[in-house]
Amino acid sequence: MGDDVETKPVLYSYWRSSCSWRVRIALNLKEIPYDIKAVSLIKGGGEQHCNEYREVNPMEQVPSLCIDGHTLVESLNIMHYLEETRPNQRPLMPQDCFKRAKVREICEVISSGIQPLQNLIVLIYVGEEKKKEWAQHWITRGFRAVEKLLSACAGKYCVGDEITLADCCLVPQVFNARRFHVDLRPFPIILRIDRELENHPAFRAAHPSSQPDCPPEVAK
Ligand SMILES: O=C(O)/C=C\C(=O)CC(=O)CC(=O)O
Repeated sequence: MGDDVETKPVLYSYWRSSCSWRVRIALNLKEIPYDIKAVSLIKGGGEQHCNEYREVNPMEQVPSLCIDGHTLVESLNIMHYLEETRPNQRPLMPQDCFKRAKVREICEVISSGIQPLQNLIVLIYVGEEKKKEWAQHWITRGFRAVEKLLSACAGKYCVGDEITLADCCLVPQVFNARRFHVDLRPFPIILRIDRELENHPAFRAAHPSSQPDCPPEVAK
């Protein structure tokens, strides 16, 4: 193994970014030690837009992960890379092809169908006055689909009784739903799975309030 492989991975992360949080959970579950380089999405209009970071991530978003001598962007891509390169370190995808498809389905609904519609860049464009209603609308619409899908595939967790990448996506999205005061009562399965995972050590350590860049007045 070369030096690159032995270097500790670096995650460019923002404490409250749900996409960074997904990857933090996956790294923690797989017990991959990593350092965090905090990128403030709000300081000075957003450090993600500076020239230096654009070289790391041309989408000017977090997360990005430097690992195994490579730099990777896009949270789901990163999580699949971790899974493919470290399949035996706490697998986060089921063996069964159909179950794998169900995991990807839930990941996709959240990562393409919900989160991008309520991320910072879109809410700034929508404007202060409309942003809460906008976020509530799209999260509620997406959660209706997630709840329906889960009614067919959930066990203890999103797909069966093992934690998968779908759970890594769900928990941060529930946090965002609460942040925008979405009424979660119509989604009992989502709430049950979120409760199931809230005290899991890998999920707790990845929580925004446990991050080095979490403002002290918010940190637990
Ligand atoms: O207000 C802030 O602190 C800035 C950014 C975020 O929380 C993260 C997002 O834009 C949305 C998301 O993670 O889904």
